[in-house]
Amino acid sequence: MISPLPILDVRALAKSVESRQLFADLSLAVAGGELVAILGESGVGKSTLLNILAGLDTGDAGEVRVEGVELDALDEVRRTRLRRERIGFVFQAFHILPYLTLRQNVALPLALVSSRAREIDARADAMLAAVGLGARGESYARDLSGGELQRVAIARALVHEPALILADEPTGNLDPETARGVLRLFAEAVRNRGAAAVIVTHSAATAEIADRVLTLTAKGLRP
Ligand SMILES: Nc1ncnc2c1ncn2[C@@H]1O[C@H](COP(=O)(O)OP(=O)(O)OP(=O)(O)O)[C@@H](O)[C@H]1O
Repeated sequence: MISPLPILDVRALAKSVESRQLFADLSLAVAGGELVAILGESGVGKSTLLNILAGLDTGDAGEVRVEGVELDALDEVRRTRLRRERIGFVFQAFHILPYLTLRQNVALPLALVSSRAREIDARADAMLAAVGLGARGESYARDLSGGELQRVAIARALVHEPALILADEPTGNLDPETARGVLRLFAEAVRNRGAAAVIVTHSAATAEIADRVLTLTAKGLRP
């Protein structure tokens, strides 16, 4: 089910870092029900692009709309709220908070908008189970491997059923079998719930489940 209105709409986006232009005039529309994989050489600007799509960084020109709302037109409070409620982000460096249990980490997006503790914990536990970490809710980040941390980050990014999923190499630390399980979760969110997803990846398995595969080069996004 692909809806006609894009959840993510990027127009004429430009970005330079330290006087090097990463991209200029980059456009991308991703509809609900669509999963887009972005490939590209190291250093080409994929993570920078994802950060701009999430409103964590800003472009030099152009606009990014999420569900019709232009990120640059929002003040920081509203942009943060939109990010928390409508976007699920899997960072390359996970950003699992060390002083919270894994359950509390996964529950965070829900806890920020609801006070129903029991319901929140149950959903966090279900999400941990979905990434194969159902028994680890009471553990802390220091007790986990890189691949396990990556799965906690994925659980946290999906728990609040975001409209837009942005993921930076979400299967980079996973064995092929675990990677397939994780990719199924992204695919389910997109196909069953109508979310839109942009996944930066080097993995052929991720590209295989994508509706579109685009490559970022200095000239922009190309099929
Ligand atoms: N805050 C910053 N200040 C200066 N340079 C930066 C900054 N952020 C990113 N860069 C540079 O911008 C370029 C793009 O970085 P980015 O992390 O977006 O690339 P990438 O395509 O995601 O790379 P990789 O596949 O290795 O993760 C790199 O050359 C990086 O060094």
